[in-house]
Amino acid sequence: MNDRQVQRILFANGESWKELRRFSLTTLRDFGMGKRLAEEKILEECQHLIQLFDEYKGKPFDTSRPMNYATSNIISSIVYGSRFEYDDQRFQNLVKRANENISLTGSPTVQLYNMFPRLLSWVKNRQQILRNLEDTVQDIKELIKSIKETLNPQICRGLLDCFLIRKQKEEDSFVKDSHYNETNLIFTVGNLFAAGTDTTAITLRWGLLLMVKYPHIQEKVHEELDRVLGSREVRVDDRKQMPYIDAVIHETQRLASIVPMSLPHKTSRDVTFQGYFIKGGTIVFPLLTSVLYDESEWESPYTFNPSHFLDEEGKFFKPDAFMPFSAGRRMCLGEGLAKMELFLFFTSLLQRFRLTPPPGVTEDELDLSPGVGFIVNPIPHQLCAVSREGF
Ligand code: HEM
Repeated sequence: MNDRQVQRILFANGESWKELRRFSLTTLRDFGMGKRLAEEKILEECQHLIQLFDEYKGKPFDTSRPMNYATSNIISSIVYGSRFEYDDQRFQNLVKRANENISLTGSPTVQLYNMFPRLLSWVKNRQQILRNLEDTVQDIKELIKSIKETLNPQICRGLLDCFLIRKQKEEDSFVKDSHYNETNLIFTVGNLFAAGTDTTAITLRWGLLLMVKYPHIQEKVHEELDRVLGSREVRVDDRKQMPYIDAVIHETQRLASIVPMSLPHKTSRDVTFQGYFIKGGTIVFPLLTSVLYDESEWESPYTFNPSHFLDEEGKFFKPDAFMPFSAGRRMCLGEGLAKMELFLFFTSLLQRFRLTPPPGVTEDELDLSPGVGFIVNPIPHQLCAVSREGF
C-alpha cells in the first residue's frame, strides 16, 4: 500500500468523493437513519452492551472495549447487513487496529512525519499504521468476498449490497470510469468504519466518566430517566421529553471536543479570510476547539456545565457555537446516526446502572486529562457499573 492510498482511506476519495459521499449519505439514510431501522439496530446492540457491563458484576473495568464493540457493530449492521459477535476474532482485530491507528496518528513522531514526510518516512509508528491498514484492507476484501457469495440483486441487506448492485448495473451498461469500482468500495467501507467507530465510542466513554466525576449530575440524569421512562425501553422520540439528558450529552461533546483540529482541508484557490491572505493549495486545520471553548460564546467554557444548553425554563436549546461535527460541505456525514447512537446508548446504560469510581478512588481523584490521539480519548481509567434497583 502506498501513501496516496493511505491518504484516501484517511481523508478523501479523490475525484470520486462527491459521488461516493452522495451515495453513502443516501444509503445511510435508507439503512441507518430513516425507516426506524437504525433505532432497532442500536436498541438491539444496547442489550448486548448491557449484558457485557453486567458481566463485571459491579467490579471496576475499562470501558473502551465494550464501547468500541458496540459502536463498531452499528456500522457493521449498516454496511454488511449484520452485526458481529463480540468474541469474533476478526472483528476484535478490526476494532483493535482502528483504535491503535487513531492513537498512533496523533503521536508526536507521526505529527513530525506529516510536517517532514521526505525526511521521516522511516518513523516506527508510521510503519505500524501502514501495516495495520494493510491488514484491515485484507480483512475488508475477505468480508466483501463472502457478502458477494450470498448477494441477491433483489434485496439490499446493507450499504455493501447496494454498492455491489450499482457496480454490476454500471458494468452491464458499459459505463466508463465508473466510481463504483472495487477500490472505491474498499475505501468507502474503510472510511465509514474509521470515521464512525471511535468517534462515537470515545464520546460515550467521556460521558460515562463525567457521570462518575459529577455524581450530582448523574443523579439528575437518573431522576429524568425514572420520571420519563420508568422501566420501559427508551425510544429516539423520548429525547424531546428529556431536555436535561440532551443537554448533558451535548455538553459532553462540547467539553470533550474529541476531534479538536477536525480534518485537514486544502484551499482550492487563493482566498482572503477575515483579513488574512491564504494561498491556494494551503493545508488548513479548522480548530473546532477554538469555537467549542470560545469564551465569548460559553459562560464557563472549561467546566462541565449542562446549563450551556438549557434556557431559563429548563428547555433544551443549541447555541450556534456547538459544532463538534464541523461545518460546510465536508462536515460529518454520520451526524444523524451518531446523535441517535449517543442518545440511545447513554440513556440505556444510565437507566440500568449507577456509575461509580473504583473502590478507594474518590471523584476528586478522577483525572479528566485528555490522552494522546488524533481523536481525543480520556486517559486509561476504570469505573464500576452497579445495577440500579428495579432493573
Ligand atoms: C460523536 C461522533 C462523531 C463526531 C464528533 C464526528 C466528527 C467528524 C468531524 C469533525 C469530521 C470532519 C469534517 C470536516 O472535514 O470538516 C467528520 C467527518 C466524517 N465523519 Fe464523522 N463524527 C462522528 C461520527 C460519525 C459516524 C457515526 C460516522 C459514520 C456514519 C461518521 C462518518 C464521517 C465521514 C464519512 C466523514 C468524512 C466526510 C467527508 O470527508 O466528506 N462520523 N466527522
